[in-house]
Amino acid sequence: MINAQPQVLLVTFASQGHINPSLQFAKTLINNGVHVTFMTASSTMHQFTKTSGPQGLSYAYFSDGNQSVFQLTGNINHYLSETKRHGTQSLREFLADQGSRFTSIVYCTLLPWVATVAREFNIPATLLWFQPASLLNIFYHYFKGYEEMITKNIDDPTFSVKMPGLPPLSRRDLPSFFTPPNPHVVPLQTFKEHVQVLDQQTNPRVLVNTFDLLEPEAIKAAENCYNLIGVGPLMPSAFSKECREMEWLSTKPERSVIYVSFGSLSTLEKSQMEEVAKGLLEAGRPFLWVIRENSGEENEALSTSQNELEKQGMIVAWCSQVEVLSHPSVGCFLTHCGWNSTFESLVSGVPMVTFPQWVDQGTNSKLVQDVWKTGVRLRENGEGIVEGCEIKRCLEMVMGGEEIRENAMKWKDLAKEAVQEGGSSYKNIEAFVQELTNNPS
Ligand SMILES: O=c1ccn([C@@H]2O[C@H](COP(=O)(O)OP(=O)(O)O[C@H]3O[C@H](CO)[C@@H](O)[C@H](O)[C@H]3O)[C@@H](O)[C@H]2O)c(=O)[nH]1
Repeated sequence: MINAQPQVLLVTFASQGHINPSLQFAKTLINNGVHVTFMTASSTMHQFTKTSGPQGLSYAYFSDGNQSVFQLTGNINHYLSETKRHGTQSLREFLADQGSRFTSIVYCTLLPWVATVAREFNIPATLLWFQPASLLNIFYHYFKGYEEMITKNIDDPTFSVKMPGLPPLSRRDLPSFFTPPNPHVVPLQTFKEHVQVLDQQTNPRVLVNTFDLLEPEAIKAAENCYNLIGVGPLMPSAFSKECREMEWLSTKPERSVIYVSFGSLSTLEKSQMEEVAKGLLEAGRPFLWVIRENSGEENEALSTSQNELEKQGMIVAWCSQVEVLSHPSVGCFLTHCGWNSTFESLVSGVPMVTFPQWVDQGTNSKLVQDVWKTGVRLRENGEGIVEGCEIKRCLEMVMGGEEIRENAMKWKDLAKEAVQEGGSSYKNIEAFVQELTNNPS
């Protein structure tokens, strides 16, 4: 008997750090014979419909009330609640019309309400989690007993908490919303809802952008509550494209360049930008620095050192990061430690200097420095600024660190193995698809 082709609705949050890995996951499902309908917020969706996707992929959108996450002026709380309000309504309408064809819904981080709507239509829903497995453990334990203890002790500078499957975590290693006042407060409520929605499932299964050997303790420790399935690394393979920065990188010696980027959302204060510039100039090495053109403030911050910076390095508004990281001239990544950037760096074997800003980035930094040992974390001064001399110190430590480099190469090889035929993530995805094929709607 020939089974009908499984149809998956993949619903993702409309930011770069979520769209990239979910498109990659879509590609993997399609390669396994699944048809994927890729759904994200209407304000972003027009960027996809201009080009036709590969066979097996179609697009849909939910309304986010015409806001754009890329033009946020700080109030992400409002963005998330409006997205939930409009999105719930428009997903209901979409499923009332087309829901019967879907075997399964895969919904991503920050969209727990999708699972609630899926339940109304009796469609099985699986979470695809875009932060390390460790973070899901932290949120689980926070909402299941640790909240009071953490809140009570968080202001004690010597405070550290030990949760199952995780190294001891100090204040700065915990998710940023546990440590108010933090200027970047994504509602903790959204993560609470994730845990609540998973509570409604028996033996909930979560697909995670990690791989088994990268976080064995965290995956094992979650066994009592969640079945965490490593399906990563989910990232585009480097593609060949002639562009200015790649040509520039090719003129530099092997492992000589510092790559600097703070992801697709966060921006640094003017004074902090100046310190980064100072640190790079003092380090005296070539650098490629991504400064997004979304506020104009950044350029102003750099105007005094612009000429000097351009003599030593290159500043771009955006680049193909995966391709840059796999270039042999790149020796180190000064990163905000968003999970995609962290994972892309690990997969490329590039050591890191970490400069976490919000959400999961402090914990990711902790894992990079103390568990995977592929980088060092910058320290702030008493006023919360990371000074140029600290940046220089850490860059030198990482650029010259033999042990860090060896560790980075080890993780690069293990990540490659995970997605190759027979590797852990390869097999986990195959098993997931097999289940869809056996249970078509
Ligand atoms: O010039 C650039 C800069 C970035 N990127 C890509 O943009 C993505 C950025 O993602 P990430 O590193 O995860 O950072 P954010 O955009 O800040 O991601 C948000 O979402 C992540 C996943 O949930 C969280 O881990 C982060 O903390 C959160 O800020 C990566 O794939 C990069 O390769 C480029 O392609 N070119």
